[in-house]
Amino acid sequence: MYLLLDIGNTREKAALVKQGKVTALPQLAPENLAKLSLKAIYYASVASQEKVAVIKQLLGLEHLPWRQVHAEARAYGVSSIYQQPQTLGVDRWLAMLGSQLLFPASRVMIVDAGTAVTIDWLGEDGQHNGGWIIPGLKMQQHAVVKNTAKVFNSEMFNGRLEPGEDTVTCLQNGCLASVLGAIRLGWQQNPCQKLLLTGGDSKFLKPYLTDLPLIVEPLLIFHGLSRYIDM
Ligand SMILES: Nc1ncnc2c1ncn2[C@@H]1O[C@H](COP(=O)(O)OP(=O)(O)O)[C@@H](O)[C@H]1O
Ligand SMILES: CC(C)(COP(=O)(O)O)[C@@H](O)C(=O)NCCC(=O)O
Ligand SMILES: [K+]
Repeated sequence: MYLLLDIGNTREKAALVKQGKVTALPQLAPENLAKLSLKAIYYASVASQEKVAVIKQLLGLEHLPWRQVHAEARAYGVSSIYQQPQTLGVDRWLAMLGSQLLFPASRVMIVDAGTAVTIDWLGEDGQHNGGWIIPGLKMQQHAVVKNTAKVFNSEMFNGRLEPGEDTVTCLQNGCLASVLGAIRLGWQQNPCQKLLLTGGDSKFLKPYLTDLPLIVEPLLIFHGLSRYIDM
């Protein structure tokens, strides 16, 4: 069995791979991991090296091989459009590999709604056709609160698309509209066979995208990461 880690800017996500099958591991606790017969850890990180070092130490798995995966120019049927492929976020790279694995020969628009929202287009030939990086739902709200005197927010996110009638609903609804607006503009400019949605904020976006050929795939990055097993 293998442990997969996706270390993002907000939090780290984990999955297990057993006989080629990828399953989510919601609780990333040392006491749970100790019971598993792990062969190696495959990980991808867009966070700082310090954060990675802390995680490595916390998990108590230092006796096992740790294999870090990086974005590449070309692998597993996907070709990066970046002139400097290693500067593409590895989470974006792996989401494209995951898409290529799950939906081969499909033109897809991939939305990863995390700390930042990323949108990437992948051609049916596996060519990355570029993308967008947008401040995420939480980051947008934080940015407004931080840079103004009178805008405040509540802990609970309850964004909807109707016009707000108080500060919190104006802020939350506006930020939701901004992310959904970008997704819809992206789709309008470059419609695809499928819209793949992943990332921690997927649940807030999903209800507003049901008219599109939407597939929510929480494990998309892990499917991409799983391709590197035994690399
Ligand atoms: N348990 C959680 N902890 C933190 N954020 C969460 C959690 N569950 C959902 N979220 C939401 O997910 C977003 C982060 O998405 P995620 O895909 O984990 O980001 P990243 O890959 O950048 O770390 C946050 O903005 C938050 O709204
Ligand atoms: C854009 C990102 C910050 C998204 O990361 P996340 O919000 O999922 O933590 C990450 O993919 C990244 O650091 N990318 C490097 C720059 C690039 O992709 O061009
Ligand atoms: K991510």
